Amino acid sequence: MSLATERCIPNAPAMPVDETVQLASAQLDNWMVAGPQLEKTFQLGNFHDTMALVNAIAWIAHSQDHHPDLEVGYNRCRVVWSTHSAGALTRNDFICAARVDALFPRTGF
Ligand SMILES: C[C@H](O)[C@H](O)[C@H]1CNC2=NC(N)=NC(=O)C2=N1
Repeated sequence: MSLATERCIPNAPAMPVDETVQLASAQLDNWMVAGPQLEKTFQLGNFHDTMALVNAIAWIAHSQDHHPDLEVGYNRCRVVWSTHSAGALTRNDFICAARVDALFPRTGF
């Protein structure tokens, strides 16, 4: 089952660091594990596209009751997932990152 079809669960346990690095490289597109954070910066074409992405991420966050930190500029958005209650990365962070990746269909070229 792909990560993006999983749902976040309350009180997910902290993942071992080596497992987080492995899961990011195996199942996510260019997300970086940095300590207790999973982050990626999206470059967009213009402000409208940036805000559309921000709203799509807000929809995911609301549906999963799991919320990222966002840094928003004119044509970029830095997304940081971390599970505050665990003080670490949990599977919930990876599920939400995969759901964000799924907003961008892969064209294969
Ligand atoms: C009760 C509710 O599930 C918690 O407050 C959630 C909400 N969103 C959250 N988001 C993130 N990123 N980490 C959390 O620990 C967290 N806790």
